[in-house]
Amino acid sequence: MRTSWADAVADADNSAAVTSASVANVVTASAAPSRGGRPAYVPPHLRNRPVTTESCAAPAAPAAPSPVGGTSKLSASAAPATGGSRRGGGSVRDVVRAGSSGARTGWHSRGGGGNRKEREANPFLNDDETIEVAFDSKENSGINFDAYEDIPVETSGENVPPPVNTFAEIDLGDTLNENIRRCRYVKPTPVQRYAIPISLAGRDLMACAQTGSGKTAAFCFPIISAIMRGPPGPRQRGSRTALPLALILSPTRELSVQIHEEARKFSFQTGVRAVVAYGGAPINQQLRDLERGVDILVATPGRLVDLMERARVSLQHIRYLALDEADRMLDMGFEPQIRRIVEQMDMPPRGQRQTMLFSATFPKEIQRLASDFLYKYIFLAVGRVGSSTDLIVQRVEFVTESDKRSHLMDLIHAQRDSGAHGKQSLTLVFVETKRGADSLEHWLCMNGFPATTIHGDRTQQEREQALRSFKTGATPILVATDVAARGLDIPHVAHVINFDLPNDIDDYVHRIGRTGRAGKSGLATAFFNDSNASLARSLSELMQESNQEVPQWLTRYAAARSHSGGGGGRNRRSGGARFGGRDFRRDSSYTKGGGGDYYGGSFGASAGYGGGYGSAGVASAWD
Ligand SMILES: Nc1ncnc2c1ncn2[C@@H]1O[C@H](COP(=O)(O)OP(=O)(O)OP(=O)(O)O)[C@@H](O)[C@H]1O
Repeated sequence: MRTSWADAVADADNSAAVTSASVANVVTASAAPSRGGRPAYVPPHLRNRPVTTESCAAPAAPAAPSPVGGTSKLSASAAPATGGSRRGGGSVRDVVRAGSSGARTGWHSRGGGGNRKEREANPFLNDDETIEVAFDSKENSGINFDAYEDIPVETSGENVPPPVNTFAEIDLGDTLNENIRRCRYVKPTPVQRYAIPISLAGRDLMACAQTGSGKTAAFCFPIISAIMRGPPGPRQRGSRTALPLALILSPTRELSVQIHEEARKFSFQTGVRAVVAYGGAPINQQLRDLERGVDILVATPGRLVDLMERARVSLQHIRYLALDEADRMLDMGFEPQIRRIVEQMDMPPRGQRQTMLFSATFPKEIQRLASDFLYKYIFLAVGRVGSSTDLIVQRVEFVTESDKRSHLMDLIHAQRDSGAHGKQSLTLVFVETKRGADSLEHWLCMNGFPATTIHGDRTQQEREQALRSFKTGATPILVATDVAARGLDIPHVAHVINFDLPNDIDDYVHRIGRTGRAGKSGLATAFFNDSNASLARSLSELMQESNQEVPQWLTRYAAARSHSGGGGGRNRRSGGARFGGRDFRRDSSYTKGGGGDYYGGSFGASAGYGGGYGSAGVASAWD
C-alpha cells in the first residue's frame, strides 16, 4: 500500500500532537527495516543512534532488483518477456537483422550469451500504474504537443536532412516501432523530428533542446536502428573484453541508470542489448552483464575508465558515441576524462564513428571544445515560441538566509493545501551543499514533512533508495544538490524550489527543468538574496525571455551589476534574444578549420522562427 502525501501529513500531524520525545521517535524510526527486507533510510543525524520502530519517512514501495547493484528499478524487470517479435515485422531492416541471427553482435552471438532472447526481461512491465494512483490523474495526460506547435527550430551545417512529422515517415523497423507504441509516443517531439533523420543519415550532431523535450529517444532511436540494420559486430571469441558498438556517456549515475532503462525499453526484442556501468555499484555484477554481450554501453566516465583499465571494455568497435548533458561532460570537471576516453584510448577517431552531443544548454566555449569530437556536424537548436512560460511558471522571492526555512515551510504548506482530493505531488528542493541537504532534510522530518535527500556523500544504495522513495511519493520532498539537477525524468514533480540558487544560470535552467516536462506544467520558486547578486542579470534576462514576471527589485539588482561591470561572467545573456541556440561557428571570430572541420554556414531548416539572433554567450533553448 502506498502512503499518500495526505496520509503522510496526517501521520505527521498525529505525531506532532504528541510529545517532542515521541517526535524524536518518529524520526528515529527510519532505521527500522523496510518492506522487502532492505534497511530503511536513516536520516544522517540518527545514523549512530539505536534503532527504534517508527519512521519519519513513509515506507518506501518495495523494489524489484535493478540491473546493477540490485536497487534501482521500480519495474518488475524479472518478469518473462511478452509481446513483440523481432522476426514478425515486414520491415527490410528487421528481416536483415533477423536473418543475421547468430552471426552478428547482440547477446545471441556473444560468448556465454546462448539463448538469451528467451530470458529477456520485459522492461515495460512495471508498477507505474500503481504509482499513478497516488498522484493527481490530470497530471497523466501525456505530452502536450500544442505547447510545441510553433516551436522555433534552427539548423546549421551542410546538407541538413529534412525533418519528419511522424515516426511512420522513418523506417525504424517494426520492432522498434512497436516499442515506441508501447511507450505511448504518438508522434515525435520537435527535437526528435529533426535529430532522428540527421542521425540516421549518419551525420554528426550537436543538439540543443529544452529540458524534458525527449532528447533521450532522439539519440537512442537512431543508435538502435543503425545497429539493427548495420553489419554484425565482432565476436568476442573467448575474450573477456566487451566490445560495444555504441557508447552513451552521462555525468551522473542516476542519469545513466535512467538512460539504460529507456534504452532497454526501446530495444526490447530487437536483438540489441544495452548494458549500464556506473560507479558506486558493485563492479562484479556489471562485469557479468558485460560478459553476456553488449551492443550499447551506457556509462559514467569514471567507471568506464576503470573497466577499460581492467581491459574489460574496449572501444575499438565503437560506431556511435552519444554524450548526454554534453556541456556538463565537457566542462572543467569532466573534460580531461572525456578526452581520455574519446581521444586517447582505442576509440575510432571522429569521421570513423558517428558522434552526437545533446543538452539543453551549450555555452559557446563548450561548443568550441566539443567541435574537437565532431566531424562536419550539424548544429540543431530547438526552442519554443511562447517560451517556457506556458509550462514552467518561474518565481523569485527575496529571502534572507535566516528566513529561508520558514519560507520553505509556507511553500510546502501551500502546496499540500492545493493538492486535489488527497492526491499528492512532488517537491524538489535544491541546496548548495551536501551538509546543507542533510540538515534541511532533518529539519523537514522533525517538522513532520516526509523528506529524503540525494547528494554525493550518500552511498549509491542510499541515493537510489531516496530516488525511489521520492518517485513513489513515499517521501514527497527530495532535498538535493546538483547531482539531481540534470536529466532526471521524474513524473509528478510539481514544484522545484531553489532554496539556494546556483552560481551558474545554466544550472538553474537544468534544475527547474525537473518540472514542466513533456508538455506538462510546473512551478519553480527561487530564494534570492545578496549572496546571489552575481546571478541577478542572467536570471532576470532568462525570465524576461521566458515571458515571466520579473520583480522590480531583481531588475534593480541586475542593473546594479551591469553598472558595476559584473554580468555573471560566462552566463551573461544578451537581452531580448528570442532564440539562444546559436551555433558558435557563426561567430565572426570562428575561423574555418579552427575546429578542424568544414562549416558551410548555411541554414538547413527553420520552422516558424522569425526572430534574429542575439549575442548571447550561452546557447539555451530556453531563450
Ligand atoms: N515522442 C514522445 N511522445 C511522448 N512522450 C515522449 C516522447 N519523447 C519523449 N517523451 C517523454 O518525455 C519525457 C522527457 O524526455 P527526456 O527525459 O528524454 O527529456 P530530455 O530532453 O532528455 O530532458 P533533460 O534535458 O532534462 O535531460 C520522458 O518521460 C519521455 O518518456
